[in-house]
Amino acid sequence: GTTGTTGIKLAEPHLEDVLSSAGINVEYTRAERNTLYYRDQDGQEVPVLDLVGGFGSLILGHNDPEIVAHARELLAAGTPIHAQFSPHPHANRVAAELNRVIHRETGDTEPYFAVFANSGAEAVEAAVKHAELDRGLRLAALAEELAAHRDSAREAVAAGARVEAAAFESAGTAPEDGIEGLIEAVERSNDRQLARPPLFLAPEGAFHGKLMGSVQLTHNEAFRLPFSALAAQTRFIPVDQPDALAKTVREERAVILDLVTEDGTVRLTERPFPLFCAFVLEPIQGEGGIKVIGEEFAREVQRVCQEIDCPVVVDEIQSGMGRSGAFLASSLIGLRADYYTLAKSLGGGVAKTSVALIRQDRYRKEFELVHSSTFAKDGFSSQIALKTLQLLEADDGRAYRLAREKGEKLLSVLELIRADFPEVVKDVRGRGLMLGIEFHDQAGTASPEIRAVAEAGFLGYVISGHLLNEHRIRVFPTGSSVNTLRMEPSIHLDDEEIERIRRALRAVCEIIRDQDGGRLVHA
Ligand SMILES: Cc1ncc(COP(=O)(O)O)c(C/N=C/c2cc(O)cc(-c3ccccn3)n2)c1O
Repeated sequence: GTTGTTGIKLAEPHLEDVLSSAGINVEYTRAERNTLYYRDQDGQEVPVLDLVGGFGSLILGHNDPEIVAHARELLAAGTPIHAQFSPHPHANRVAAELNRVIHRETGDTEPYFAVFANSGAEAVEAAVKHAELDRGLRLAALAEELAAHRDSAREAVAAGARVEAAAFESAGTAPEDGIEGLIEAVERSNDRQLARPPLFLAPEGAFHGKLMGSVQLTHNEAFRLPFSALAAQTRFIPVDQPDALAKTVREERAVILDLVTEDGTVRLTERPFPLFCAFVLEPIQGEGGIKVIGEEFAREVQRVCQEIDCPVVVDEIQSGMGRSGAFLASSLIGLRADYYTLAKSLGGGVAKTSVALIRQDRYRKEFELVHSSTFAKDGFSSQIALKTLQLLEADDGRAYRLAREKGEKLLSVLELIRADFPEVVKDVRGRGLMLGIEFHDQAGTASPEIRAVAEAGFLGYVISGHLLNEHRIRVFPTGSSVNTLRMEPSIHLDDEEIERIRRALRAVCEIIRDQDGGRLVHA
C-alpha cells in the first residue's frame, strides 16, 4: 500500500506528546478577551481563563472587537497588503506614533528610525545586524585614522623626529628595527585585534529569540548551545554582581595600537576599539522567569556601554506595548535605548508585525539598501498596528492605567498566597500585567508523585495541567525558570477572574502543602 502521510502528525508531533502527558494539550475552537473555548465530548463550549495571553501578544485580549472590525474593513476595502517598494504611508505613521509615545514617556526628543519585521526574533536580528554594520563602519574609520597616523610617524622620523624607547618595547620590537619595524609590528598586532569576531553582552537569564543570531543572545543552554557555531557569541552578565560587567569588559581588553606624533616625538598609545557589538537586555525578563531588571543594573549598563561606545538594545518585545503599566517598561527604570525592539502585542493579537527602532545618532541609512523582508511593514499589519496603538493611547493612556491597577491587584493576591503558603510559594515577581509566581522545588516532598515530577523539572507543567483540568485556567511555566508560572492576561482582566485565580492557586497550594500527589498529578 502507499506509505502516504495520512493519519500521522507532521507538525512537531513530539511537542504534542509532551503537552498531552502534562494534560495541557487542548484544542481550542474560539477565543475572545481573556477566554479560550474548547468543545467537550458533547460538543458543548467550555470556557478557559487564558493567562498565557499569547506569551504577551494579547494586551488587548483575544480578537479585540475593534481590531477585528478594523481588519474586516481593511480586507473588505481591498487594501493593498503587499505593495513593496512603494511609500508605505501606514508604516511611516506607525513609526511616527511610536516616536511620539516614546518621546512622551522618556522625555527624549531624538528620533528613532524604524526597520519593520515579522516576528520578535526577526526584529532582534535586524537590530543586531544594524549594530554590526555600524560597528564595521566605525572600525573602518578607526583603521583609516591609524594608518594616517602611521604615515605621519614615518614622515616625522624621516624629518628627524625621534621614537620613544618605550614604543619599541611595548610593540615587541627593538630600536635597531627602526620605524619600519615598529610600524610592521603595530600593523600585525592591530590586524589580529581587528580580526576578532564581535562579542555581545546580555544579562544572565536573557531571552531574545531562537533564530541563528538571536538565539546566541538567549541564555538558556538547551536553546543556544547546539547552534553556537553559527553566530557571534555573547558574554552573559550576572545581574546581582555590580562590577561583573566592567570585569568582563576588562577581561576582553579590546585595545588597538596608535602611533602618535607630537612635538618631534613618536609615541605608542593604546586606543579602545569596538569589539562589543551591542548590549541587549529586557527591562523585565520573560523567559528568564519574570525578573524585573533593577535601576542600579540599568545605570551600570548605561555607564559601561557609554565608556566602550557599545549600543544598548532594549528588547521590549514581551515587556512593551503597555504590559508593564507604561508603554515601555524601560521608561520606568530610566533605561535609555540606542535601539528598541517591539513585537507581540504590536499586532493587536490579530496581525504579525515587529519593529527595530534605531536612534538617529546611531542610524546608518546604508542599512536600508542591504536589509529587507517580503512581508515586513505590509499594508494590513501596519494598519492593525496603528489601530492597536490608538486603542492603547486612547483616553489619555487608560490602557496603561488598567495594566498597572489590575496588575497590582493580581500581584497582591499572589503576595497573600505566598504569605499563606511560604513552604510552597518561593516568590512572586513582575510589574503591571507581566507577573510570575515561583514555586519551591518539591524534590524533598514526601509525595512520590510530586517528587518525581519535581526532579524531572516538570512541576511547573504539572501544576499548569492541574489548573487547566480542575480549574479551567490556562497558564504555563517560563522556559528557563520551570517552577515559575507566568501570568500575562489582557487589560480586560476583571475581579471575577482574579477571584478565580486566587481560589485555584490556593487549592493547588493546599495539595502541594499536604503533599497529596495523587490529587495533583492529573490521571
Ligand atoms: C523578550 C523577547 N525577545 C524576543 C522574543 C522572540 O520573539 P518571537 O517569538 O516572536 O520570535 C521573545 C518572544 N518570547 C517568546 C516566548 C516567551 C515566553 O515567555 C515563553 C515562550 C514559550 C514558547 C513556547 C513554549 C514555551 N514558552 N516564548 C521575547 O519574549
